[in-house]
Amino acid sequence: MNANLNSEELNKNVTSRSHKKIINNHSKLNKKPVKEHPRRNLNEHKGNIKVFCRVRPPVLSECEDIADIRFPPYSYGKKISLASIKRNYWGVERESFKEYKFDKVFGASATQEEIFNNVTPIVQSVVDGSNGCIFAYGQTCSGKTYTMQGPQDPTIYNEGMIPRAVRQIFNHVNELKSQGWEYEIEGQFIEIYNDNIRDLLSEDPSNHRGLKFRTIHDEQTGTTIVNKAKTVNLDSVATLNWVLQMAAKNRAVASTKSNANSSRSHSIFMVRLMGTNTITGENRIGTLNLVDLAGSERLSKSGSQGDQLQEARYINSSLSHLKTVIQGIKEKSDHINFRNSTLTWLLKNSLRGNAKVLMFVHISPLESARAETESSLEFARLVNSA
Ligand SMILES: Nc1ncnc2c1ncn2[C@@H]1O[C@H](COP(=O)(O)OP(=O)(O)OP(=O)(O)O)[C@@H](O)[C@H]1O
Repeated sequence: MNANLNSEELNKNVTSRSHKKIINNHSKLNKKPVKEHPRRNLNEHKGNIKVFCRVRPPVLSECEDIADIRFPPYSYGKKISLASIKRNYWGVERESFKEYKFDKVFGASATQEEIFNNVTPIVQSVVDGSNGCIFAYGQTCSGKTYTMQGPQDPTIYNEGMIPRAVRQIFNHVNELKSQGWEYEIEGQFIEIYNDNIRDLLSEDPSNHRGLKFRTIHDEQTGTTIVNKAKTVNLDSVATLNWVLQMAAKNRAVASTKSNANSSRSHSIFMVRLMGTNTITGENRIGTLNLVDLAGSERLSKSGSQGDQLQEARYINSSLSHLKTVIQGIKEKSDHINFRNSTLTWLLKNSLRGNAKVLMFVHISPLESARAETESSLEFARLVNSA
């Protein structure tokens, strides 16, 4: 990973034409004072990090063991309670509850549309010139990919947050045309596997050997680019569909005990928007990062060995760095070490300052997943309460 570069250095390092274009746009912008969007200042001192919890319904195969589908007994509004049976000193069993409070809790019946309706303000603010980051966190098989991308063969009803977010951006950008706004929208889709970046849009990922992907930050505009990773001009729904299919094909998966299609990498879809108002000359630059984190499996449960043990260690360490960084941001700490992991370094500009951050903690409905559920809720509680 390299340090921050100025625009001239950026140009030297940038290879693709669209990357050059974005950097040149930034250089032009740097000469003109960027007009702060009023919403930026308004939100500066409000809590910009929110945590939502989503409980997934049982899938068909899990319904065979109905006794296992016990959790969650109580989830409502902003609270979720984990019930457990405890034996007191005299051996008498009593039910006790552990309660967790988040900004919102979605039960198993929540639809994809309902979930998306709660993230539209972040998407909107990116079009208005802020950075935003939405994370899907949880143990393997808890529904992270379902939330972000939808099921394997999605319909218009159950498609995930990524296609919905990009379509909202398209619609909003279209509406703004009448006010003189012209936008360029581009995307990169990468994954972080064992702390290394891979390009999910590459036609031939086996060619990655020897390619050194680097994260390049432009501090003045708050933009981050992954050098050498393919950049797509997001100009139509057809391009978006191609991006999603390509990324799904390339994403590293390995089977674990918990989930035969478990993702062992963090995937990040970065959507960058550059808007110019042809009437007022105003500029807006914003990035939306949609992050599907790798499963937060405990090493003992996942039955990991060899390479998979190594993967699990990288996953746990990057998640732990993410938690530390978010805590630092919430506590307004003077020194936050974003460089400790590739994940936090890449997302630096979309986590701090007036960027809006939302974490969805995902919960399985299975009693047998209770320990993982508790550990996910504890992680989310720490992120929420920092
Ligand atoms: N809200 C939901 N409604 C219906 N089915 C769901 C929902 N959430 C998840 N599922 C289903 O549960 C299964 C596991 O979900 P998913 O693959 O999204 O988990 P994951 O957390 O991304 O797992 P991993 O980290 O191992 O990749 C899938 O079959 C998915 O279709």
